[in-house]
Amino acid sequence: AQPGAVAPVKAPMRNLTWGQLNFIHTTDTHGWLGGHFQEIARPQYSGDWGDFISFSHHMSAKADEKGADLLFVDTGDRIEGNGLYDASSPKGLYQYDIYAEHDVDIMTTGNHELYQVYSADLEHNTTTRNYPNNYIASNLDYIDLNTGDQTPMAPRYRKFTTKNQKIEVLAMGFIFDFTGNNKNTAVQPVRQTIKEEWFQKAIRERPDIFVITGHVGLRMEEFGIIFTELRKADWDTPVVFFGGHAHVRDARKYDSLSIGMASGRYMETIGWMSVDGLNKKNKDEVSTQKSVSFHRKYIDNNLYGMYHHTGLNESTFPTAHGQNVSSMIDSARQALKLDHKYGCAPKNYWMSRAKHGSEDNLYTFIENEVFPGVVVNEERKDKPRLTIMNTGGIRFDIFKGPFTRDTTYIVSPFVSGFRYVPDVPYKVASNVIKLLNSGGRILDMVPENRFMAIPEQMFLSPLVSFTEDVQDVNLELRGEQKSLNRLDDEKPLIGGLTTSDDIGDDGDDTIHEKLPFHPQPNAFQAKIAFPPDNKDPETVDLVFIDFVQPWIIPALKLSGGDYDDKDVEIYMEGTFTSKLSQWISDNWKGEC
Ligand SMILES: Nc1ccn([C@@H]2O[C@H](COP(=O)(O)O)[C@@H](O)[C@H]2O)c(=O)n1
Repeated sequence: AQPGAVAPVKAPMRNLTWGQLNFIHTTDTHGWLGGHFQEIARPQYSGDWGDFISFSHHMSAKADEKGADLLFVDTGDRIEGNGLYDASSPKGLYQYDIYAEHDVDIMTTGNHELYQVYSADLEHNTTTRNYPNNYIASNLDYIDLNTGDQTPMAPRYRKFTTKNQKIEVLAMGFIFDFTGNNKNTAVQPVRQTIKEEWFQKAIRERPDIFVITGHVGLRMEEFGIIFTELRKADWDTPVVFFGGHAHVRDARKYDSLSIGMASGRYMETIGWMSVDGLNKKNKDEVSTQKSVSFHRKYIDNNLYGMYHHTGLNESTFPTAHGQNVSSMIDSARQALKLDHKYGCAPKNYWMSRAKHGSEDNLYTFIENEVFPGVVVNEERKDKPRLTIMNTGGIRFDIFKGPFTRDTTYIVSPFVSGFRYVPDVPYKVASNVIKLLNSGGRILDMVPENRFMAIPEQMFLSPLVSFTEDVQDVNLELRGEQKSLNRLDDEKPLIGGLTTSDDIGDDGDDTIHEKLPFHPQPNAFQAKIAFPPDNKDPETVDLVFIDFVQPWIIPALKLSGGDYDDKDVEIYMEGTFTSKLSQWISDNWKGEC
């Protein structure tokens, strides 16, 4: 763990089940290779990439001892979301080398690798080269902007035989039907990919197991489309899907021989999947087992759990390699001055643990405090303005205490700036936020409204429930209090991730107290420089974060405003990220 990391708390644990073929899955790590080592309220996610490397080493040795196999899978979004990636110039200066210390057997791309030309180039020049036999790009091409050449980012699929059990694996790696990628990549919609000759050939290869990985939420349609097509060609080969993107722990049953799992976000979760009863086809050592069983677990990323699952302890667990990687992270953090303090947060501000509109809600805080302080164009400062941002642009809670350079990128990693449409009739402008927050989509050619929201809410499992509308007093104490359904002499549970998936409620390796989860709107809005008499202004400047422009123009049109992209101008220089750290420096000057 990183120096000064919060110690994980002893907690009731569930054990892992091993099978012939086992997997460790990471996804949506978003640069959190240092782990959540400063998060006092949730100490159960404080392991770092070095601990994970030690853990991986011991689990591989265990697999060898058992004569079983263990494969490592990563399903993308390795970048954007933490100072370790975002604070360097250029971005990712330290990230790629630290990440590459881990051996991955099957790797795919996420949407975050593709938003910028620069990061897609790095994926092509660096990550695919770090993992030449493991990176798979079933529906993604790279475009060389100098020559115009379009080639697969990596092989479309990969077939290999495992070390111990000699199981033949056919692996693919997808990204969801993403349209926000930059000009140096091309994403092929999954419905087209399944018609490709290579795909039709691959699904007829009769391996012992298909491993379909992808930066795809399990409740999105892409895996379902792939599965249906695969089953048309092969009705009985087991299939395991590994997904991501939605930032949740989840598992889905496709049929009795198939399962999918997703393993959360931000290095909070290490996914575990074991498969047993595999029938090795056309080989001498034919297994006679007839039914396949799957076991999934969501491992909290901390040393207490890693010791538990490996049977090791503080002195026997760390490997020299793991310790070296922890030092690489520490050195990078020092070089990037990630602990540099901009100010002291006077209290906690929550994305989903508090209702929108309440004083503990982070979006409400930005609306009421930050936007009025930073959204100013000197030449138009007296003009009333509405300022709109999408909730998905804010990535993490703010905790009471130091607000550092790292916190800035953790809360707001993106390089989005402010644009505006000047002098919009108030009647038209004030309708926009209502349309952005309505269900469905504004227009057919515009992405669905929910793509503005936080990933955790974009494709909800029917099993997820929101917190009932009760008074949220002492939110920060929740999880430190005793759960009502536990016996009096038992220790209180610590607050953390609790999962209900298609398999049941026993997926989390650590038993936690459930934390509140309130639905948030797709976008939020601040009214700035409005007339003091509460009268509606005639016209306003409609200011918005550039990410939401594809929704703003159609919403204006639908509200009766005849605007198009040519009417949009830069409102002011600077990104929301830079404005946020400036506001914190100016306003949170206390000691902590
Ligand atoms: N420049 C950006 C990029 C993304 N977002 C938000 O993030 C969502 C995607 O998050 P994942 O980590 O699941 O890929 C996206 O839908 C937006 O809400 C953003 O605001 N600005």
